[in-house]
Amino acid sequence: MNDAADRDAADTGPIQPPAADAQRHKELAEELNEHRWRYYVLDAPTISDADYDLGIRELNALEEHYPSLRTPDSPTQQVGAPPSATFAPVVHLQPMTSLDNAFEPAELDRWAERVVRTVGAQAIAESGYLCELKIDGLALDLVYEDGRLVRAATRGDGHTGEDVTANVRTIDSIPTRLLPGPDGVPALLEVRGEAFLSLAAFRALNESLVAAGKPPFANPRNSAAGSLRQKDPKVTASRALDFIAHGIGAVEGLDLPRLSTAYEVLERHGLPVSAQRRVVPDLPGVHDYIAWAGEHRHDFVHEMDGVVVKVDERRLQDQLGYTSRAPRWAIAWKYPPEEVTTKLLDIAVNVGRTGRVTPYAVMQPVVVAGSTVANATLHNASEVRRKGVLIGDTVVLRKAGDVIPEILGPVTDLRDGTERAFVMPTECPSCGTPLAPEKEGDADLRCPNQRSCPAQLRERLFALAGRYALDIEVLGWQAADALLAAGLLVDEGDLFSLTEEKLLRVPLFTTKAGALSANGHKLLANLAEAKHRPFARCLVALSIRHIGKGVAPEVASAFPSIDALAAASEEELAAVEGIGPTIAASIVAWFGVDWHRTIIDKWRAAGVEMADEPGERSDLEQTLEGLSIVITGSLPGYTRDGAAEAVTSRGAKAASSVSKKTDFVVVGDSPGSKYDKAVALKRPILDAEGFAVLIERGPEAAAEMARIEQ
Ligand SMILES: NC(=O)c1ccc[n+]([C@@H]2O[C@H](COP(=O)([O-])OP(=O)(O)OC[C@H]3O[C@@H](n4cnc5c(N)ncnc54)[C@H](O)[C@@H]3O)[C@@H](O)[C@H]2O)c1
Ligand SMILES: [Zn+2]
Repeated sequence: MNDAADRDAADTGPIQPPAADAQRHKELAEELNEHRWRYYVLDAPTISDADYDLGIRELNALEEHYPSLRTPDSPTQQVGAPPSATFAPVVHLQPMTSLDNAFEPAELDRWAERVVRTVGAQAIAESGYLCELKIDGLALDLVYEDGRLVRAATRGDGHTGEDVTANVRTIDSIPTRLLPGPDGVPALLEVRGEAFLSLAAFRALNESLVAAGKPPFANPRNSAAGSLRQKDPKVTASRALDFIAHGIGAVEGLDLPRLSTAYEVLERHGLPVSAQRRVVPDLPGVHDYIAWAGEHRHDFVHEMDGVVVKVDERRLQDQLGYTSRAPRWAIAWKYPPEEVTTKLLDIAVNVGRTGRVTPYAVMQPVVVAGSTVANATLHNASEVRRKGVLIGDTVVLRKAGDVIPEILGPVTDLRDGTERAFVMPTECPSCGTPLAPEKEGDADLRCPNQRSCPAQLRERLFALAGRYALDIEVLGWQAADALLAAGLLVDEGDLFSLTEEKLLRVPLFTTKAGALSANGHKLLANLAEAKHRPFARCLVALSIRHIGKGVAPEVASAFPSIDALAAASEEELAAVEGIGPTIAASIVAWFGVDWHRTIIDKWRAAGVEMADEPGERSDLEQTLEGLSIVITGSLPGYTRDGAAEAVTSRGAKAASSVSKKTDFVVVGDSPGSKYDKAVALKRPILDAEGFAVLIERGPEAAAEMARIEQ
């Protein structure tokens, strides 16, 4: 159908949609109605809100094009669903509506333009916009007569809700009697708000449901709805439901000119309101609030899926009025979805560097919070059981911003009986060795073949080649796999005895003509260089538990060679500042393993230095010799390691904790608890500028810039 035909038709009466569009509309409407019923009545949706919203958008687009499709029973025109027969019906004193949504800044701006057009710029400037968090729970209507809670109802279809008074009486934060204000209590007060479960309470509830053999809820919203809409109020009472008021309906005996001040009145009467509400003067203020709330999206006790923007003055609200399903004086800004559903194709296991075997989900790739996700860790076998997921399930996947993706639980209503439970393997998938917990009672299983298990060795090789260890550029995952597949390494001890002849047995390192490839040459060159790295880096390369790039320089400065370190007793090690008993024990245990010592022997034979020669450590003048310096926070122009290296290369020790012996505490941006300790112990503190002086002109000049905080 072309546009010209469209316009012609518009002149002659309502456009009749082509059969294909009408059919699509009908099917989509039926499908969405089914989802509404699952969501609002059963509290058990089978698609994500994001997918539902997409469907509604498509339906809306069709109806905009062909208004004759927009009948009152279309899902786009409905609020919620009729009350379920489990509860007595309650007709609301005033209708409870839904909210229109904005997913793009332009949609929000269009809404505001319309508001201004209707009531005038001056009126809006005087009113301002009330911004609130959009709490992801379910709407509740509370009616107080002469200060007593006489009825509580769900939204239902907006006109008739479900009587849940007995259940609501079990929610601690909802007063059954209002606190009297200076004028006593109002004759009538209808309060709207959101009942919700915190994310923590949601997880705890799901765990207990799974433990009791019952299906878990898909998300906190459904768990709140499911907990409230119970036949037996005792069940509701056992759930940690909370409530925040976000609106008012019928009122007698109170003058409430603004919604923002109405909240203050509610608060004085003992009703919980949100501390995050804010009145902003104009639209830029609204955008600022949205940005702020987006940044703090995960810092609130409840889930929130957006921001609700309301015209604050109630007089203007009345002037703007309502559509069939939502107020014109409010709009909901929705953030991109962080929860989606996808198929759990398999649960595989991964063997880590220390042999820990972790199950992880293999999923149908899906976009969530801006990135495509196909895998998510499941931690261990008991975690898989706790989540109640089966292979083949449709699962709810959550990825909150930068946070690691997590499976929340299964959509049990979509099971068809072909799903199967995950069985933790009893043998290492990489080397076939029987798995065992390290200690009795550990939830994790490990592969005990630490030395030669290809999975573990591959992880160690990768770590060893890292930037903070031996820095062997060519040795990535692919190269490590190729070397292991060729059987060239029993363990990392064999790394430095790789020769051209040996590498010619690895397809990855040979050319078609059978010569050593450029990469092969580079690997040999990298290895030759790596033999002369500072001892601290060798230490990181050995994969000794607890010895990472942070503590290795301290260990190396106290014991500057592998022989000195091997000879040190646990007591001697523990006595060194910054090492402590755990690290000391870990070092001694490492040297106690035969094949670890063999690594050292093999490396030594191949010419790996594993020692810092005194004086040879640095060409720089040792201006900071003997000082102990703690660096906390980030310093402009330096990486964390770079700052430490700037002091160690000049002879100082970069200590990890502040003590009375600390000479300087260098404090950069966002310092940690070390700063507090420096203050408590009255140690000299240097800022970034002072640090520059310390490096360039030495400790005496820096001392003049240091401050000691009282
Ligand atoms: N997954 C599914 O199958 C399915 C089916 C139907 C609906 N849904 C989802 O339900 C939502 C639509 O439901 P809706 O009609 O309840 O609309 P809505 O959730 O988008 O907005 C209206 C509701 O927001 C709540 N709210 C929270 N904080 C508020 C505040 N500060 N001020 C005012 N109101 C606040 C109110 O309870 C109000 O009823 C959509 O997100 C949709 O995806 C999902
Ligand atoms: Zn193994």
